[in-house]
Amino acid sequence: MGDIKKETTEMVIGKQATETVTVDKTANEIVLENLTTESVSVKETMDEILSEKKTEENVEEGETKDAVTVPEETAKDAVTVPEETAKETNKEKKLVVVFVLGGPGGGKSTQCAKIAQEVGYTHLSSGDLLRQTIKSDLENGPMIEAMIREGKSVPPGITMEILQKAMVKSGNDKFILDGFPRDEEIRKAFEAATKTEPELVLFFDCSEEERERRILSREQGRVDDNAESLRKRFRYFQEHTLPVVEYYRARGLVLQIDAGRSEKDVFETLKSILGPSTARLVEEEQEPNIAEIEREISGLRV
Ligand SMILES: Nc1ncnc2c1ncn2[C@@H]1O[C@H](COP(=O)(O)OP(=O)(O)OP(=O)(O)O)[C@@H](O)[C@H]1O
Ligand SMILES: O=c1ccn([C@@H]2O[C@H](COP(=O)(O)O)[C@@H](O)[C@H]2O)c(=O)[nH]1
Repeated sequence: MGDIKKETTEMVIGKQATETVTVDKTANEIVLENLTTESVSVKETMDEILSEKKTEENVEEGETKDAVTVPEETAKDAVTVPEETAKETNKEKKLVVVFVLGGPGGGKSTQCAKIAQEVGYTHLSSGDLLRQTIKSDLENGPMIEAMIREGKSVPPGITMEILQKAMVKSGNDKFILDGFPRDEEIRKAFEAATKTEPELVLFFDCSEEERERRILSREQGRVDDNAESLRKRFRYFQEHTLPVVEYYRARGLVLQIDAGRSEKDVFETLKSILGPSTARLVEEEQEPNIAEIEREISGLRV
């Protein structure tokens, strides 16, 4: 993507037009500003990780060191990659991410799991990955559990490593990242490590009362689904996650979803946003046209 395309439109998704959200879309190859990884130990780039995956795959497929040894005289030819193939390889590696943010209990995971399947993205929830890590990582598990119970953020270095490993393991290059990035520190760490800005940021807008009702009737045995943890999580969302939404809103990347509606209605809206037309635009490496998306979903407004 070369030139930055800019398009502004007023839109509200799935809600009567009492509020408007200004969508100001820019190309995703934006110079990243003020990035710092000083406090975070993460892999340098996603490419570095993807090439690690390639090595792992070769080993998994049973290739031995001998099997890949190339005689010295043919080695030069063997590693020559035709220009077109090189371009294809780079293209394959293009990472596409959609962030899904919103207050606890707004229905992000419910929707992300369904829509990801529909559009061929891999759905990863950093919260779910951390909960799985509690069981598998004897060293960090107790600390992660304590942070979750308190509604605090697990150190970004740990979360980034877990997330990046899951991304590589998926073998996909298109991701819906649910509940991520939950604060400015990890947003900067992610962008620095992957050199990627999200294609879109979906913001699930739902009242606190409705979210509390949903969480207190969610029966998944989570250590943080209780009144005391809830207060802390709601406050963390207000103080640390909303600034991330505002950061991306200022960059024209946020689409706001009325998540207070039924599961079915929210899903219909998501299909309109991430369905075939958006997938086509991503395939063609074009900017998603926010005006076009708005036209497609206009019939869905309540
Ligand atoms: N549109 C909806 N209407 C009513 N209940 C819903 C809706 N969407 C999800 N739920 C229910 O609300 C609860 C919370 O949903 P979900 O876990 O998807 O939220 P979340 O935003 O991922 O929460 P968290 O950020 O706490 O992980 C679940 O029990 C889910 O079944
Ligand atoms: O990137 C992340 C995501 C989550 N956490 C911690 O996990 C809980 C639960 O997260 P959900 O997104 O609601 O599943 C969250 O309150 C944090 O304590 C995190 O640290 N970093």
